Amino acid sequence: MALKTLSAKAAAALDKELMSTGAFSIDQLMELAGLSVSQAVYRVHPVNKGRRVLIAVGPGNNGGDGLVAARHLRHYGYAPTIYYPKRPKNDLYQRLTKQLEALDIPFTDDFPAALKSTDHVVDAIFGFSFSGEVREPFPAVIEAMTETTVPVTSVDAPSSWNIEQGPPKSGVGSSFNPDVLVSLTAPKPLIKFFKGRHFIGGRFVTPAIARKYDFDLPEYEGIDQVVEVGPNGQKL
Ligand SMILES: NC(=O)C1=CN([C@@H]2O[C@H](COP(=O)(O)OP(=O)(O)OC[C@H]3O[C@@H](n4cnc5c(N)ncnc54)[C@H](O)[C@@H]3O)[C@@H](O)[C@H]2O)[C@@H](O)CC1
Ligand SMILES: [K+]
Repeated sequence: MALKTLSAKAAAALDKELMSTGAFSIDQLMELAGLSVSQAVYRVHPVNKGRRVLIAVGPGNNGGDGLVAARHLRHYGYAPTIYYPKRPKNDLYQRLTKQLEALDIPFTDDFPAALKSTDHVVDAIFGFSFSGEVREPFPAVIEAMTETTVPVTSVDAPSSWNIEQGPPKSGVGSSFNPDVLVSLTAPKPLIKFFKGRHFIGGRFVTPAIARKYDFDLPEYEGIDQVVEVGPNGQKL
């Protein structure tokens, strides 16, 4: 049985609700989302398979998840490098960036060059608020992630894919198929087009909220922050 999906609009409403009636702060949600991503990376690419992880960070909260994941991965023994070309002035992102600098995590301006010497990539460029065609400077980054043989883990959505319609019909992103996807809270409709290993993360949703938004809570085991499901969200 496939897990129910959450449209972009519903995902944004749920996010808002967690922070209003749910009484969560964005920092808390992002910390748990990024922790989930770090655990998925650890599952598919344990540190003994190669320590180098290149993290592509976008301008919104999807990027924030990537910054949090980088910090956790560093503490697990990985050697992350961050590509973060569009940095909003927002205090939260500045603090997350400072936390990485305090761990001596390097930042790079040249994504294609950094891709040549990494063992794994995390795509934290765009999530459920992405729409339209990919704007600069990200087209070259999406192209590089499309062409590389290095495994790519996408956070919440393969960046450049429409949340409902999946990959664009042509141009940038049309052939992008990441190896791993970590859907946060619930899969989005785009998973119909996804073929790799699929995890659900974001272990902060209450049963009442899941009922309201009409999706099933994944069955997390023990202390895990992710559950692996089928590519289209079916239970394994
Ligand atoms: N409740 C949840 O599910 C949670 C979600 N979080 C994350 O937050 C994400 C959503 O974050 P946001 O709403 O900040 O948005 P996103 O991070 O999805 O992207 C928005 C940013 O991308 C830019 N953008 C949009 N379309 C573009 C285009 N065509 N070309 C270039 N730039 C473009 C926007 O200007 C904006 O800066 C989720 O996907 C998830 O990763 C977590 O951080 C916290 C909890
Ligand atoms: K992404």
